Amino acid sequence: MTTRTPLMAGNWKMNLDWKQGLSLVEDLGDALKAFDMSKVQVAVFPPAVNIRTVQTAIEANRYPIAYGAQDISEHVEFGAYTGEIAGSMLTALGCTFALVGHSERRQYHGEDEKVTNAKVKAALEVGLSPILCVGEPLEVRKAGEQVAHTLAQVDGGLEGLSADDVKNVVIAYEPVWAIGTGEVATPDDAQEVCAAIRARLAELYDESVAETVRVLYGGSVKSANVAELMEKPDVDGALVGGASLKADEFSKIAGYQG
Ligand SMILES: O=C[C@H](O)COP(=O)(O)O
Repeated sequence: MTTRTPLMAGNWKMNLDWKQGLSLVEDLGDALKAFDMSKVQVAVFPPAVNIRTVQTAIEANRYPIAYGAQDISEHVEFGAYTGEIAGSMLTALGCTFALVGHSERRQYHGEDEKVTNAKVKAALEVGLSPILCVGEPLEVRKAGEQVAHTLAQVDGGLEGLSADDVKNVVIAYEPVWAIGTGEVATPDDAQEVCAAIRARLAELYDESVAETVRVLYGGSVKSANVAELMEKPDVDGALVGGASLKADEFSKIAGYQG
């Protein structure tokens, strides 16, 4: 368990049209009423076209739910970048966060450290907290290289940032082999890499940065396994995919109190 405010983040990925998204956020807001939400931050990450609807529902009902985008353009200024969404468009919608470098972006869109670094900077420039996603594929895990692989992604994603900037970054450790597979990392696996990330932050910056930055675990998190993961000292929350699409299940994860 941690003294940092846990963050339970629900990444809807490319699921739910705006009407379905509206139902989910309303159901989630209602389900969260059963829990004490004063010690945890909950956030949802709808597809970009649903953000306005989610914003309206959250504001109208005063749900204790933050929200963000699943991606952000590396370009800060408006311009001829077809299909891109600028960070300032997201802050205009009340977003708090933007995911950066999710493994699905890395895999299907070829995002490398240069791109993730530019996106992290673009988010910070407009006051969004980037959630930098890192983690190893199965072959790297089998070779026992998960820490080195993940730290290289951390180094690349944070390159050129000041200590003050990094305090506004969240890092999500998501071993690729555990995403959407039902194969959750053991709490010790999660702790090993999350602790290594924190140690790297202390090396790159200082102890106060390392103690401030939240490090999440993601990969087949459910209400049945969140408690044992959250018991680990360097796990500050969860980035949840499939289980965030069910209000009842995600509310139990989000409302988890240790
Ligand atoms: O962004 C969330 C992660 O990719 C985890 O997805 P999952 O909970 O469906 O395994």
